[in-house]
Amino acid sequence: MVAPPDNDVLWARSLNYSHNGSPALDSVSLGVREGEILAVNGPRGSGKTTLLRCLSGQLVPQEGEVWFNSSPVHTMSAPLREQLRRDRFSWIGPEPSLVPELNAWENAALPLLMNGSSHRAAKAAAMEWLERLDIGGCARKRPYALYQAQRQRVAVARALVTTPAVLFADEPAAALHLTDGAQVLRTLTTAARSHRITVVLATLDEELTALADRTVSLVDGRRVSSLRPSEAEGRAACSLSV
Ligand SMILES: Nc1ncnc2c1ncn2[C@@H]1O[C@H](COP(=O)(O)OP(=O)(O)OP(=O)(O)O)[C@@H](O)[C@H]1O
Repeated sequence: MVAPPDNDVLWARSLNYSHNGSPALDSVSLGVREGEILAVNGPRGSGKTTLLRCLSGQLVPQEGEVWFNSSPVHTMSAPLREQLRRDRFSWIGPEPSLVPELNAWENAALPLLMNGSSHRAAKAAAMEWLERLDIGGCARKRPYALYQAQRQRVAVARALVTTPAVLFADEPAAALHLTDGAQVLRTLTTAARSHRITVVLATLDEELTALADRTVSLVDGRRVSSLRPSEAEGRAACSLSV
């Protein structure tokens, strides 16, 4: 095994992954620099989610290496990968998936409460993020009483509250109206930049890739230098359907 370059917080080499024999990643290599916002784009089914799940230690690639700083994630035991995900990484998916019995601030504070932070400190941190995301006024509301865009902001607050080293955002605006989605993404990227949080953002939307420092494109599980017009058209059609 060869250790990754020093300036990459996350580094992957020749990743191959198949879901039950169906190939999703084919020899994908990439590096993510500390504090960078990296967009991963590509048409539907191109392997974006699978790549983020391999990089974040949720999936172990069948071939290839994933390194976080100087730690090889691909050879870690399942409990160590779980600890890494809990302590250093955060994840935002297309749907907010909040705990229905908890209100907005309790949902946002959850990772801190589970890590043993005091109730007072966890609440203060959660409230600060909810305010920054313009939903401080909803802090006592439960998820059912919030709009989808507000729920997704709570999920963003929950992902930022631990100030992770790397935030993985898998199409976080997919379930939102275009304006809401762009606003949530802008707030997320601004917050990440101010706290030097590295972001790996999977998105179908070209406008959202403009918020990133750099873009990596996938087609059929392989890295390509850029998307051809037909692939970009496919992506635009997909954007309209969400
Ligand atoms: N759990 C699974 N079981 C079987 N095949 C899967 C599974 N997850 C993904 N795939 C397949 O792997 C390929 C890559 O899927 P992936 O979800 O990583 O792509 P994606 O670019 O994130 O797509 P989307 O934009 O639709 O989310 C696709 O062909 C998909 O059908």
